[in-house]
Amino acid sequence: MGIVSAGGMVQSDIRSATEEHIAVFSSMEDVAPQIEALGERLVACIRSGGKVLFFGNGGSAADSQHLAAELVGRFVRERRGLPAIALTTDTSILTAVGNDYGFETIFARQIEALCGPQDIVVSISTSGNSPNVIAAIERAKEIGAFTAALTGKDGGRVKDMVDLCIRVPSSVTSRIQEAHIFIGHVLCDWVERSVVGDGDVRG
Ligand SMILES: O=C(CO)[C@@H](O)[C@H](O)[C@H](O)[C@H](O)COP(=O)(O)O
Ligand SMILES: [Zn+2]
Repeated sequence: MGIVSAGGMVQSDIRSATEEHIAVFSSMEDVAPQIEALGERLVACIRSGGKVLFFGNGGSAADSQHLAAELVGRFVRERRGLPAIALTTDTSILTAVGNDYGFETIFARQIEALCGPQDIVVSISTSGNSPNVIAAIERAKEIGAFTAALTGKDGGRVKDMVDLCIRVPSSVTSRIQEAHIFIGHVLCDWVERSVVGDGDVRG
């Protein structure tokens, strides 16, 4: 029996969470071709004047904001700001659109307003089944934007909707999210490296 912490978790629980995490990360090479494909797409999009739109719910909303900030601000290299936006941050838009048209529309409406055919949308959903995420992908497809998804579990409905799906091979939401932010960081590194090369690393 391990030491009981304030939250009631025992050391064996921490060990099994760690083992789960390592197992997921050990299988990450299986999705390397898709990560590479999305990296190349993002670079081509930004080079040709497009932008990246991220969205998702809960932890994936946090990931969206985190990744947009890496591109607009800095990942590790000094360079110009890169065009990215998270559709999860403007509480006036989220509450007005959610209140007036329904929660399912909170991302789709912003896609309609902000996304063009030259852009890439990156949807983040562990289940791949969140209705507001699905509605936004549908809208982005109508507009003609390139659609990508970070998912987990069985990939959900979004798996067969998007142009490029990166499915983390786990059924545990938290483990999937840990892999999503890792993939996001790899992509930011990829894009930044392509924009400025290897020099002038600050972070
Ligand atoms: O972070 C977590 C759980 O780790 C939660 O906030 C989680 O993101 C929320 O339950 C989301 O609504 C789940 O949505 P999705 O990943 O299935 O699209
Ligand atoms: Zn979480």
